[in-house]
Amino acid sequence: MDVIVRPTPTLQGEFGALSSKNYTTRYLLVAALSEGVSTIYHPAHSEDSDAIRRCIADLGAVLTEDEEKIVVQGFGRHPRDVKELNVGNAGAVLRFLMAVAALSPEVTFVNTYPDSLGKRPHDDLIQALGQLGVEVEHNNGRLPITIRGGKPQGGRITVSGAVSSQYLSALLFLTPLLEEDSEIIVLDDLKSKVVIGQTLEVMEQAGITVDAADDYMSFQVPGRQAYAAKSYTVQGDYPGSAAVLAAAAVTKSDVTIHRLAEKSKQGERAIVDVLRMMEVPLTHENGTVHVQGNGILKAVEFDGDAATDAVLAMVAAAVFAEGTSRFYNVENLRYKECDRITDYLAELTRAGAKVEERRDEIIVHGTPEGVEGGVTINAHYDHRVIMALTVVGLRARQPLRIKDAHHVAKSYPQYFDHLRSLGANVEWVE
Ligand SMILES: O=C(O)C1=C[C@@H](OP(=O)(O)O)[C@@H](O)[C@H](O)C1
Ligand SMILES: C=C(OP(=O)(O)O)C(=O)O
Repeated sequence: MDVIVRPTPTLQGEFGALSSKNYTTRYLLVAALSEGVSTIYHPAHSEDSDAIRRCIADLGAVLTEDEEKIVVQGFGRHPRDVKELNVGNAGAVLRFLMAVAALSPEVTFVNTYPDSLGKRPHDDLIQALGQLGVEVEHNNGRLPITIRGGKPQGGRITVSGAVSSQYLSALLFLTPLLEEDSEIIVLDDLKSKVVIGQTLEVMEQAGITVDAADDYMSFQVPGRQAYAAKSYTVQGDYPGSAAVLAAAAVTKSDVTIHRLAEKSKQGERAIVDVLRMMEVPLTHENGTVHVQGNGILKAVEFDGDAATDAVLAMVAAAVFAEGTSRFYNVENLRYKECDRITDYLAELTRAGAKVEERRDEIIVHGTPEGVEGGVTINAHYDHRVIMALTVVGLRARQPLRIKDAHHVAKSYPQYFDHLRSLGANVEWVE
């Protein structure tokens, strides 16, 4: 399915933010790793959350759901012996479950998105799992991947954080269940460092002890721990909401999104600060963001690694700013659902934006007068490209057609419904 985005000068309305993708993944995971019954209120409903639900059920968790919650009977440190798992296009789910699979005799992760997740690297995690005594068969660091585990050992584990924080999160989730204590040392850099704060927060809520260095470059994890069964409530999602807030910022708007906690550990809450730096009129109080856009934005410079999954939305806003914006320290955007620098900038250019790429930077020469539009956009299987190009389309002179926009459902299936409820001129077409 494609979407046609037509010029939309004004947006108005309010709704509650979708539920956080990252917290939904983590709560479902720690619930599965517990031996008791946990309850997760307001989980996200999306392709990625379906993927983890399906896989933990395959591994032996029992899930029951109603409108507001999921109840999970976990499998603890004894996942069921399953031959194959299909994580769809969900990177975090794959990496976390590769670690869980170390507790199983043999699991193969299949490759159902050869042009998206199938291209993403997992070498650093594969290397670290090898140090635990786990045998991993792989296709040059990519899917399909077979993990032969059984009895992984703890001890000293090194892992590179230069490509993704998800490898480290995966090891953090696994190591408390091992017989021995572990010491995890992060080599090179640690990208998306703030996301590790979400991992540690959820582990602590599940009763797990981890001694983390302040810079998150080393961890002491006592072994023989058990995840407690608990009740969890999923907070609102900043990365998805960032696109709606960017849409409000580039139009004349009166848009309110509830359920966005000021004190969240989601780095993407920086969308609020970045829009403020761009001089967009907004307030953020009591978990509610209220944007009263006037269509005027100023350029910014921003370290994108602090808000990885909101950078594309920030860039879309910067397309209409006065002056040149620079988003730096963003190289790991290249290892996502697509290459979010080269592929994204190619689509922005096609839409008429003036952008430049560096190895680890995105430069945007703002065009407050708008962009031409009138072209068909390739979504590159990437929900965040789809959301961001929609923002650009609202202020293009001619409509944008976004091909295969249904991939938005990876994280935010109701994105176009939410935008339409604000008055956006967006339409699904075959
Ligand atoms: O741990 C997680 O849930 C995630 C970590 C981040 O990935 P990287 O660490 O690869 O940047 C983020 O982009 C992704 O959407 C979710
Ligand atoms: C990169 C993302 O997800 P994942 O790595 O979990 O596929 C994302 O949600 O933007």
